[in-house]
Amino acid sequence: MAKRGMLIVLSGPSGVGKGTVRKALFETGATDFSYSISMTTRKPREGEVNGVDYYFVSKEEFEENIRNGEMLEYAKYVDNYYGTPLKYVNETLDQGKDVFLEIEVNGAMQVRANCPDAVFVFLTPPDLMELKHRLIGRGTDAMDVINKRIKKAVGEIRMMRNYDYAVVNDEVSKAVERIQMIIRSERLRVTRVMPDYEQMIGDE
Ligand SMILES: Nc1nc2c(ncn2[C@@H]2O[C@H](COP(=O)(O)OP(=O)(O)O)[C@@H](O)[C@H]2O)c(=O)[nH]1
Ligand SMILES: Nc1ncnc2c1ncn2[C@@H]1O[C@H](COP(=O)(O)OP(=O)(O)O)[C@@H](O)[C@H]1O
Repeated sequence: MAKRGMLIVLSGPSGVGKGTVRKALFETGATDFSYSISMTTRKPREGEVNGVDYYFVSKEEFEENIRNGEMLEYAKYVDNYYGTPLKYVNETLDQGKDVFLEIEVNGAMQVRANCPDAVFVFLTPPDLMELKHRLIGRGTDAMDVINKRIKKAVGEIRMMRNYDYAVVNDEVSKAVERIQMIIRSERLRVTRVMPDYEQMIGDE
């Protein structure tokens, strides 16, 4: 059986640049992570595509998925549900491929409880003013939504202590390099490579 893949979880406040950094990371071609597309009840923003950015569903559909045990984790964030479909993650990890989740902090803590050997990375802004500038600059949210997201950001940054790594997103290319460094070093963990050696040396 193939060795199970590695699960990487990236969180960080809204507007810090998670999507930007994740896309840049995937574009380097140096990683062969599979991105788990989340499900949400949020309405698509301009340019967002169903099945690419998110699976956009109704509240009823989302709640049915929860009831049927089909979510690895889920959370309510600024009036909408967001969650990770379990099947894709399990099947991909079982094939020995690594999976990348980009999710908020409450969901990440559910993953931490269920998948203890996942790697948890928190993307931080250089400061809160810069975070607000990025949310305004992105131009996708109304000012009241931006203010709700900033308010939430403070509590989210406090949750950083529950993560394995903190990466500052000052410059996108630097943040990408830092994440690549984390991934390279995580691949060398003894607990990850031990199954290979167990095959080599056999059971005692
Ligand atoms: N728990 C959880 N959070 C998610 C998931 N997908 C996205 N999120 C988070 O939900 C929050 C809001 O996402 P979104 O509305 O796309 O805003 P954005 O992050 O500002 O682009 C962000 O912190 C996302 O990382 C998911 O599957 N589960
Ligand atoms: N390192 C950075 N420096 C300046 N602007 C950035 C940086 N990273 C992201 N941005 C910009 O900040 C805004 C929010 O980024 P986005 O990736 O949508 O954040 P998130 O997915 O965390 O909500 C976007 O307009 C993006 O272009």
